[in-house]
Amino acid sequence: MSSIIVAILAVVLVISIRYKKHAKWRKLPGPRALPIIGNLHQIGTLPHRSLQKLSQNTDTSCPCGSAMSDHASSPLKRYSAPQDPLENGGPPKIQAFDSSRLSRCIVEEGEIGLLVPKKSETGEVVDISSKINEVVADISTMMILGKKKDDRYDLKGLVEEVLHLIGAFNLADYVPLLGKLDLQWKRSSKVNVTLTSKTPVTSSLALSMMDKPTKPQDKNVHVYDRTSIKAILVELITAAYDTPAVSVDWTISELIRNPKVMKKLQDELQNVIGMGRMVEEKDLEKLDYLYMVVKESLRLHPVAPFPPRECTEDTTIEGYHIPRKSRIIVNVWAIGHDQNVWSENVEEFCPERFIEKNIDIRGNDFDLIPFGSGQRICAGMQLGLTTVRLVVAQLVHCFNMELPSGMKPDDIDMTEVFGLALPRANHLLLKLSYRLLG
Ligand code: HEM
Repeated sequence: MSSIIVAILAVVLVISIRYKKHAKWRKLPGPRALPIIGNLHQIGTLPHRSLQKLSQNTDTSCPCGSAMSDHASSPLKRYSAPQDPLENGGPPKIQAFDSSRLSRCIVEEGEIGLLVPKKSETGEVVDISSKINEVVADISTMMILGKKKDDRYDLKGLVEEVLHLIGAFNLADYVPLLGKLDLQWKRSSKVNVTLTSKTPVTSSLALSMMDKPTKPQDKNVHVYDRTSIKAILVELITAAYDTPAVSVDWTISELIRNPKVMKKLQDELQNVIGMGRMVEEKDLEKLDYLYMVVKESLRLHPVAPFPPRECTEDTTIEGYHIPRKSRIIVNVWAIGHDQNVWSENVEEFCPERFIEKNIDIRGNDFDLIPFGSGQRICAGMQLGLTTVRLVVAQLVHCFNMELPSGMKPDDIDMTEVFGLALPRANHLLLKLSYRLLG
C-alpha cells in the first residue's frame, strides 16, 4: 500500500515540476482542439486552404496532433537564425547543377517541338498540361541522368508512386503513437529501395562525385559510394520530375485567364528577341516582365506548399514553446495569400506588383518563399527557375494560344489537387497557332 502512495506522490511531483517549468510559456494560439488529434478533423482535402482559414482568427499557428502549421512570414525570420532549430536533419547538401545544358536541351534538341503538333496541324486542341509534363520530365531526366529516356527503367511510374506515397496523408505524422502501425511508411520505404536499385548511375555529375569525400577538407571521413550517389540521384529525380512542369502549367493557365498580361509578355518577347528566332537561355536576363510573371505565378500557386521542418531541440519563439520533435508545416501558400503583405488584390494575377515590390524569391525574403529557405532550401532552385522561365517564354513566343471553342477565360477550372506538389486537378486544353516568322 505504502509503495502505491509513494508512486502516486512521485507522479504528482513530476507533473507539478513539468507544469511549473512550462507555466511561463504562452499557450500556442489556435482554434479549440480535441485531445490527441488536435484540429485534424477540420483539415479536409486542401489542407493549405483549411489551415489558412483555421489560423485566420489566431496569431500564427494551428496545432494538429503533434504537427503545427505556420502561415505568417514574420516568425520565419526567427526560424532561420544560423543555429536553426527547425531544420529537418539529413545529410549535407550538394548544390546541384548549373543549367548551362538547358538551352541546348530545350532548343537544339527540339524539346519545344514536342510540345505541340507540327505547324501544319496547328489549330487542333492540344492537352497542353500533358505535353508540358512530358517535356519537363525529359529535360529533368536529361539534366540529372545525362539521358532522356531509357526503356529499361520505368522512372516515371516509380517517381509517381514515390511522390504519391510521400505526399499522401500520413496518420503517424499527426499521431506519433500510431507510428509503429504505419503501413504507409513501410510501403514507401519499399518503393524507395526499388527506385534506388533501379536508378542508373549514368550522369557525369554522379560519376565525378564517386568515391570523393563528402567533406573535401576532411579526407578521413565518409566518401560518396555508389549507394549514396544513387540516393542523391533518387532525391533529385523525385524533386525535379514534375515541379517545373506544375509551375509552367499554372503560369500558362493564368496567362490565358489574363489576356492583357499575355499580350504584354508577348510584346516584351517580340521587342527583345524579335519574331525571327526562339528564346535562348542567355536572353532570360533581359526579360524582366517574364520574371515578374513567373514570380506572380509562384506566389499564387506555390508548387510545394508545405516545406516540412522538424524541431531538433526544445525552442521558444516569441514566448511560445515548440517542443523537440514537433513537425512544423510552413504554409507557403498562405504566406503568398496574406493580404497584409500583398494588399487587397491578393487573389488577382498581377505581375506589376513586383515593379514596386522588388522581392527576391530565392529564400532571402520571407514574404515569398516558393523554394523554401535556410539550410534545406531547394537544391535545384536555379535549374527549376531557369526551366520554368525558358519553357514559358518559348511557348508564349512561339504560339498564340486560344481556349477551345465556346470557352471563356473565366471558365477555366483552377481547382488544385493537394499532394507533395500542388498541380491542376484537370488538364488545360488549348488551341495553338504558330506565331514566329518562317
Ligand atoms: C519550379 C521548380 C521547383 C520548385 C518550386 C521547388 C521547390 C522546392 C521546395 C519548396 C523545397 C523544400 C525546401 C525547404 O524545405 O526549405 C524543395 C526541395 C528540394 N528540391 Fe526543389 N523545387 C523545384 C525544382 C527542383 C529541381 C529542378 C530540382 C533538382 C534538380 C530540385 C531539387 C530539390 C531537392 C533535392 C530538394 C530537397 C533539398 C533538401 O532537403 O536539402 N527542385 N524544392
